[in-house]
Formats: sequence, C-alpha cells, structure tokens
Amino acid sequence: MFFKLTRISKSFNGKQVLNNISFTAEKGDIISFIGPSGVGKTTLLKIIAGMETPDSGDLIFNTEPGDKNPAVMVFQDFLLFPNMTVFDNVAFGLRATKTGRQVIQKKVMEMLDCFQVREKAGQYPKQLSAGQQQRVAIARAMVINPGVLLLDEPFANLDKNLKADTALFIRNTQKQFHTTTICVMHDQEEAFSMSDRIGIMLDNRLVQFDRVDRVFHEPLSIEAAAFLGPVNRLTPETAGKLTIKNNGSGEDLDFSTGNYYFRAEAATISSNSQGHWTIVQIVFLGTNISYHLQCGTAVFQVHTLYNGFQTGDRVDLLIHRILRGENHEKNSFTAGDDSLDPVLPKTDAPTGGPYP
Ligand SMILES: Nc1ncnc2c1ncn2[C@@H]1O[C@H](COP(=O)(O)OP(=O)(O)OP(=O)(O)O)[C@@H](O)[C@H]1O
Repeated sequence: MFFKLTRISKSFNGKQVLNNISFTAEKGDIISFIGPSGVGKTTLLKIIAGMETPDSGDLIFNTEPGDKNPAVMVFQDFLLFPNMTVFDNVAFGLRATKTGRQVIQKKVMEMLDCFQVREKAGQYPKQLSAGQQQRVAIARAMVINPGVLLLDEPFANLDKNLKADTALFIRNTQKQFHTTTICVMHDQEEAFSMSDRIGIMLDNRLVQFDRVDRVFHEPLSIEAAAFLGPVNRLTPETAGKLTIKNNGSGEDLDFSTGNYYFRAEAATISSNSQGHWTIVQIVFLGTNISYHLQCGTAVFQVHTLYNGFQTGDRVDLLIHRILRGENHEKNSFTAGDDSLDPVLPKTDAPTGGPYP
C-alpha cells in the first residue's frame, strides 16, 4: 500500500459531494477517476493533495508527503508563468528549495529531454503548442520528485489526436519514474489507455474501482456499464426475440429481474426478412455505425462496422456476451475498505474480449 483512503466524505454548504470513498493506491500506480461533471472528482484530488480537509474518513500515507516527496497537483489550465521561459518555469520549484545552480541546470535539462521539449527551453509558453505546454506543466511538477502526482483533467485543452499521444506519453514517463499518479478526467478512452486502474464515480460515490479491463468487462452495476457506453437491458419479451451466444454456465437466466443487459458492441445483426427486429435509425459514429433496432416497444442500440443495412430492414440479433448487475444503489461498493468485501461482479459470460 502506498496510500489509502477510507470512507472519505465531504460536503460543501450542506450538499454532499463525496460519499464514503475508499480505495488503495500502490506505489507507481496510475489511477484515473472518471465520472460526470460535479461528482466530486476534483475535490477528491484536492483532499489527496492536502488542499481540502474531509469531513470524515482517513487518508493514510505509507510515507507521508513532505518537502522531499510532495504531493503535487497539476491543474486543468496548468498555469505556466507566461513571463518566464520554459526553462525558468520548470526550474521554479527547485529554486524555491534553494537548490544549487548546477544541479538545477542538470535536473531541468534532463526533465526537458524526457518530456521532449529541450529545444523549447528558451521560449515562452505562448510560443508552444497546447500539447507542449501540457508536457512542460507535468515536467515542472516532476522535477521536484513528487511522492504523488495529481493531474486534474490533463487532456482538457488538447485535440483528439494529441490526447491519445499525451496519454501514452504520460503513461510511459510515469512508469519510467515510478511515480504514483492520480488523475481525474472526462476522457474515457485516454483514461483506459493511460491507467492501471480506474474508478467510476457516479452520484458522488465510487461505484467501481478496479483494473481497467475488469472495469470494462465486468461492470458492477448497469449504471457503471452505461457510463462507458450504451447498454441494452433485457426483459423476458426481448430476450425471447434474439439469440444468446457464449452464455457461460448455461444456467437459466431470469430476465424478469431486469438485471441482465448487453453492451452495444456485444451484438451483431444479420439480414432476415422475417426477423423480429427492424432498423429504425442509423447513426454514423466514424469507425462504427450505431443501429437502433426496434421490436415492439423496445429499442436497442448495436454498434458494428458498416454493413450496408438500411432503415426499415428486418434483422436478427445475436448477443455475444451478457452482463449481469444490479442497480448500484443496492450494489454498494467500497474498494480498499478491509472491513467490507467488495461486491464481486456477476457476469455469466467468460471474461475478456474481443467480441467476434
Ligand atoms: N470550495 C468549494 N466550495 C463550495 N462548493 C464547492 C467547492 N469546491 C467544489 N464545490 C462543489 O462541489 C461539487 C463537486 O465539485 P468538483 O469540482 O469536485 O466536481 P468534478 O467532478 O471535478 O466536476 P468537473 O468534472 O465539472 O470538474 C460541485 O457542485 C462544486 O460546485
């Protein structure tokens, strides 16, 4: 354990913004918290940074952050000093600790090398691209050897391609330095590509905290699954109008519980003029097409590669992988809390993709 939060709660003006948050971070972990706006992600980061005090709960560090290993937070707008060169921006924290000139020169240039902005050392922030500014901001934090690096929306100001590159870059550099890194963000793709573990925050609670693959493939609740993309809830009526493959144990599934569902990507459709399902809408998503299929009053979304279907076509629906999860209100999850067993996911299908 590197540090551990146990049952952290926080309210502002009587409104709860964090409800009983618990998790454990290991040394060198890259952890991202994702969730809708206002669920308390930045507040959580500030509590870890020591900038906010929780109303209740404990934050326990294995090695308490101090001058030699501070908890450093890089904010969304990363606030480089506009009137200082890149070199001086990165050197700022070291100068504040009265480090010698030669040591500063060496450490800063090493960091600029590592973050691939050495040739920008003499330039000012406004002469850099958004991605380069972001890298300088992280270099400025890293040069003072943080015990824990806290990144608030690190991709907020970057375009899509730059987000993907920066996510990989942050992952590789953080693994090289073995710096425990906690991020909060809206960008799911980047969270998945960058992190070892992900926490999903909904309604001011941590509803799932696990390895990236498990968060995606074994959601603990339909709400956690739905946060990552469209899901379709099965009823006895709809389940009778489609084919289910890879149903794992072969146990009878009680669709009347409403606890079974599938992701939009976990199904394929095939042409059948007598099929139960009619394509009622087609939405272009880029690589994939989102087909909206109707049967009676039910409308499901299926994401597949373009395969020439038109609105009004009748089709059959094949589900490759069914998920099971209760409403997260019932499915209370407190990761890292030794006094409680985390609720284990209950999938019926074998774990792991890819979907055929
Ligand atoms: N210092 C404060 N005083 C009063 N209310 C605050 C304070 N800080 C945050 N809040 C409120 O707490 C709630 C959670 O804010 P927070 O910034 O933690 O959410 P978030 O999940 O990071 O949102 P976003 O994704 O939009 O940045 C918001 O309603 C916000 O207005």
